[in-house]
Amino acid sequence: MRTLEEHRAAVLSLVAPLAPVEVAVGSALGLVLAADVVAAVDLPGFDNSAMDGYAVRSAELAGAGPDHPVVLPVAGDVAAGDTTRHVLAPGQALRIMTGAPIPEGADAVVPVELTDGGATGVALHVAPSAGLSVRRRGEDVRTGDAVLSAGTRLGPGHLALAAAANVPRVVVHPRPRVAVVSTGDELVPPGSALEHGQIVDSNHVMLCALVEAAGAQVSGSAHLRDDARAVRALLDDLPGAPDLVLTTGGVSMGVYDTVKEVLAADGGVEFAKVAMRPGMPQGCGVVGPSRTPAVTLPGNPVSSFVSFHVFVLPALRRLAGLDPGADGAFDAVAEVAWPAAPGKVELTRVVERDGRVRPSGGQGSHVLGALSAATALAVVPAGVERVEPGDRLRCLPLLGQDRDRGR
Ligand SMILES: Nc1nc2c(c(=O)[nH]1)N[C@H]1C(S)=C(S)[C@@H](COP(=O)(O)OP(=O)(O)OC[C@H]3O[C@@H](n4cnc5c(N)ncnc54)[C@H](O)[C@@H]3O)O[C@H]1N2
Ligand code: MOO
Repeated sequence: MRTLEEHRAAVLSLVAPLAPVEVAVGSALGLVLAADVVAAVDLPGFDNSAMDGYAVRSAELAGAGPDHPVVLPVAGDVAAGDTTRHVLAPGQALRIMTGAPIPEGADAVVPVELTDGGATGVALHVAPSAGLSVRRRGEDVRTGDAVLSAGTRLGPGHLALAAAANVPRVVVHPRPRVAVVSTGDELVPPGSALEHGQIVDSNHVMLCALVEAAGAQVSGSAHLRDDARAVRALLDDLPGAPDLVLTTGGVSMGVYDTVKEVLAADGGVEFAKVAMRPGMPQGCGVVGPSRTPAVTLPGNPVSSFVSFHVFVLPALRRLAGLDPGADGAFDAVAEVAWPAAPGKVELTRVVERDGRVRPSGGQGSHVLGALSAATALAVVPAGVERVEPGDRLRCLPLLGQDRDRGR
C-alpha cells in the first residue's frame, strides 16, 4: 500500500503552475500574482484634505481659540475632483472638501465643526498646527514601489491597492480549469423520481462546489454510465479543455469499475491502495491524447470529499501558483476518545471549537450528515489505533466549512 504522502507526491508531480496571463485588475480576485505589481503613481497622488473644512495658512490662525476666533474671508470652494490649481492668497480661507487638492499656499485644514461654517466669511475657532488634516502626496506609496509581490493571492484589499496605484492589468496565473466526471449507473440528477436502487449524483454537486471553493473553475462536467465506450469517448473529448480531470467512482474492485478498467488500459493512470481511511482506492496520471493530468477519486461520497482535500486541493494550489503545502493546517486537542484504522491514516471528520475537536458524527464513508456538520479533518497518524482525550492532532480546515461556523 502507498502512504498518503507518496500518493500526494504522485499527484503533485503531474502539475506545474499555469503559464501567466495578463488580466484586468477587476477580474483578478482570488488569482495569484506571477509578477510584482509596481505603482504607476504616488498615493496619495497630491496633497489633499482629510476633512471637509477650510484650507488656511496655519500661521495666520496663531492665537485662535474657542472664545476668540480668527475671522477670514472665504475666497471660494475647492471640491474633490476640481482640477483647477487653486492658490490661497494671504489673509483668506478656501472652503475645501475631503479629498480635494490642497491649494497652493495653504498648509492646514480646519474641520468645519471647529468653525461657524460661513460661506463668504468664516470664524475659525482653533489654531491648527501646520499639516493638520492634510494627506501628503506619496505618504502611502511612491511611484515605482513594488506594492504587491509575486505569489500573493489577490484579495479585495490587494485589488484596491493595485487599482489605486493606477495599474489596470496584472500578471497572474490563470484560474485552474477542472473537468468533473461522475460515473455510475445508479446515479440520477437531484430532483429525479428515484427508482429502486437509484441515488442522486451528489458527488457531482459536491466536487463542482469544492472546485469553486478552492478558487478554481469547473471547465465542464459529465455523468457517465458504467460503460467502457462512454469513458473512452470522454477521454477523446474532455469537457472544456481542462487543466485537470477529476473522476469519481469506479476505481475499486467491482466488476463494473469501468474508470479503472479503461484508464489502466489507456496506460496513463496508475491505481493504488493508499493507507488512509476513508479514501483507500485512488488513482492518478494523465488521460487522453492531450495527456491531461487526472485524479480518480473513489465513489463513496465521504471518501471523495476527503480525497479532494488531501490530494486535489494541493494540486489546484500548485496549478494556481500557490505553495501546495500551505494548507492552513492547525493543531487541536481531542475532546473525547475515538477509534482509528490500524496501519492507516484516519481522517476523522470533526467539529473544532476553541482548539478542541470531536467527531462530527458517524464516520462511515457514506455518512453525509456528519460530513456536512464537520469543520475540519483530524489527521490521526497510521500508528495510532485509538485517539485519547487530550491527544494533540494536526487538523485540516474544510473548504467552505471552516472553523468559525456557528459561533
Ligand atoms: N471488494 C472490495 N470492495 C470495495 C473496496 C475494496 O477494497 N474491495 N473498497 C471500498 C472502498 S474503501 C471504497 S472507497 C469504494 C470505492 O469504490 P468506487 O470508487 O469503485 O466507487 P463505486 O463502487 O462506483 O461507488 C461506491 C459507493 O459510492 C456511491 N457513489 C458513487 N458515485 C457517486 C456519486 N457520484 N454520488 C453519490 N454517491 C456515489 C455508490 O453508489 C456506492 O455506494 O469501494 C469499496 N468497495
Ligand atoms: O477507502 Mo473507502 O474510502 O473507506 O470507503
